[in-house]
Amino acid sequence: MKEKFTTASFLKAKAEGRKITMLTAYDYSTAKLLDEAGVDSILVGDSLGMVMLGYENTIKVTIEDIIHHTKAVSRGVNRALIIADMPFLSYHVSVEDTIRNAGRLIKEGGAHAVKLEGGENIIEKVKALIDAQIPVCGHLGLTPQSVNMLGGFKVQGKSVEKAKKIIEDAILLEKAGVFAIVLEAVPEPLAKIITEKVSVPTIGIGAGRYCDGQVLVSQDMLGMFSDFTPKFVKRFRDLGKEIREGVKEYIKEVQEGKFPEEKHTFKMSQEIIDKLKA
Ligand SMILES: Nc1nc(=O)c2c([nH]1)NC[C@@H]1CN(c3ccc(C(=O)N[C@@H](CCC(=O)O)C(=O)O)cc3)CN21
Ligand SMILES: CC(C)C(=O)C(=O)O
Ligand SMILES: [Mg+2]
Repeated sequence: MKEKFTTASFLKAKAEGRKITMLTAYDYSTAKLLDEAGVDSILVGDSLGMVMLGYENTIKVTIEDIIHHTKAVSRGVNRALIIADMPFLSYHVSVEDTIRNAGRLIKEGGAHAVKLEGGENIIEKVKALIDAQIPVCGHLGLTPQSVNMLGGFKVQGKSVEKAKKIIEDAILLEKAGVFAIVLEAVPEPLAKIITEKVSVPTIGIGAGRYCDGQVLVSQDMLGMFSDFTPKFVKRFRDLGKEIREGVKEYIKEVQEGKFPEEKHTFKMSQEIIDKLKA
């Protein structure tokens, strides 16, 4: 068995110039496949609101939703570090609330760490979590839980002021002691500056080539989700097509009486059959 990937492994990977790989999973079977394939970290993202539950955005996702899916994921994982997203309003009300909610993701869900969206605005909560011995991953740039303030899922940090703010937030998170920072949908040069400036690894999604690691939503990169496809997604497989074709074949074979075959059936002795018929 390969050694477990820990929060210390994140920092070590950056120091040694090895790229960190992260993907999302929301269920046992998928998490097991990703872990077996060797991904370093699995994110139980609040993107499950879109991908698993069919919502338009992540706003309605609850702490119960994330706990439910994190429990399933943690049963399937052996090596990867499991990060659970704290959903909207689970860390905005108070420090007490934040620690209790994060604690549930760790104790009930089985996550190793939590991820929160924001910088200066939530820094007090980030510090309190780390004081409570809960590892924290930051998330800057496009923070989807702010969709109603941002007015949509748009690239962030394009002006000098906005870019500076993101750099400052990254430094605040680093000082607070996060073990990694997700950078979502920011210009590649900004992500490069941040990656060179902070000692903690940056994990990019739509943040270009110079981040210390990359993350994508698994269903996006495997072609299983198509309600929207951000520019930063690369389709490594088209499993959506595979699934549709497989299901069509099943329908056809059942309708035509080709499935099931004898090898898919269970036998019974002739003596019992005769008694049943009598
Ligand atoms: N399936 C899925 N994949 C994701 O990457 C993802 C989620 N869900 N849910 C939560 C957030 C939302 N995300 C999104 C959603 C849409 C775009 C998008 O359409 N972006 C436009 C750019 C728009 C602009 O800047 O003007 C694009 O063309 O990429 C980006 C990120 C990323 N996250
Ligand atoms: C896209 C990643 C970074 C995320 O936060 C999620 O999947 O919810
Ligand atoms: Mg998220």
